[in-house]
Amino acid sequence: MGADAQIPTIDFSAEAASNLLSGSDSDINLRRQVRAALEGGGIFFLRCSESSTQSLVEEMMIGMKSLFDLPEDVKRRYKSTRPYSSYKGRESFMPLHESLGVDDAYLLESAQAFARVFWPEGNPQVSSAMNGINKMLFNLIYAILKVIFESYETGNRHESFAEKTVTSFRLLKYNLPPSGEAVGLGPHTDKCLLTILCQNDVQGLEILSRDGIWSPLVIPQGCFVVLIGESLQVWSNGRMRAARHKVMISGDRERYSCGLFILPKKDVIIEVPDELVDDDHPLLYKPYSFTDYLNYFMGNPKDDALETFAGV
Ligand SMILES: O=C(O)CCC(=O)C(=O)O
Ligand SMILES: [Fe+2]
Repeated sequence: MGADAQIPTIDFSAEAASNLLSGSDSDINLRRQVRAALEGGGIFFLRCSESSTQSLVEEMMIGMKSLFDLPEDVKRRYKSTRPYSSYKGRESFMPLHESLGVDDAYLLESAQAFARVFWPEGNPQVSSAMNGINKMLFNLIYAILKVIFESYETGNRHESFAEKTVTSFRLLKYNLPPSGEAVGLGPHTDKCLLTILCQNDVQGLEILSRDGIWSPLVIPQGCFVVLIGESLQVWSNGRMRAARHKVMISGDRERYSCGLFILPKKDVIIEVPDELVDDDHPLLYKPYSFTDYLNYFMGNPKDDALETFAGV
């Protein structure tokens, strides 16, 4: 295990996000910072110090505890047609990990329908915590997506691209290992375009540097973690790189985390725009359907799946 990773921190706010989404252009300095971070390690901390933002995270952590405290058979009722989203818990290959995912929970009806699976009469506390945090994360992450497109001067593509996406909100709990340190979630790169994560104050996320060293992250209070996924790695013709990460668990307190993933809609074609191919950046990836790649990956869950499937 290496030293703590040095991750750039970028200041942002819910207000800045909503200004960007209602049409203002991003500041050149913000564009540079986001792009440098994502072309560097593929990750940054997004610092949002507004108290309203932090309250939404705290409410969600309380909601997650009440959900994951439910009996196993109740949690197993939750099934989703989206890959990796049905309830998973205490699988033999990942015994500490529990997770599930829900689509478009920034819509109140989706959050309420989700809560009714576990509490048939509804659970307004959980559904409103989930809806509140989803609206906030949705604004932050789509604003960052806009900044990315603007930083490559492909800003006008942002709107048409954003329409081709859905959001999946994942809720995760890591139970305690019997002793010492153990893997909570194995090494992987996210397949999506972009991920934003938050957690309770139990650390555990680790990142693999380009020179092959795993380092634990110390996520500062009031910060979200933003990670680039493989779909934007491809779109950027390899300029941005999806960072491999994992979760290690130790100590005596359980870790809860949740995150919003921007995913291409079913059958959307991921391809490198012409303006991102030049003599210095020859085309690295063939166009492909996101659904086909996910199906391929589920049958071949290897580290080099993206290169094998889509590499030129
Ligand atoms: O729990 C975390 O902080 C990381 C979760 C994660 O990497 C994932 O769900 O893809
Ligand atoms: Fe991940």
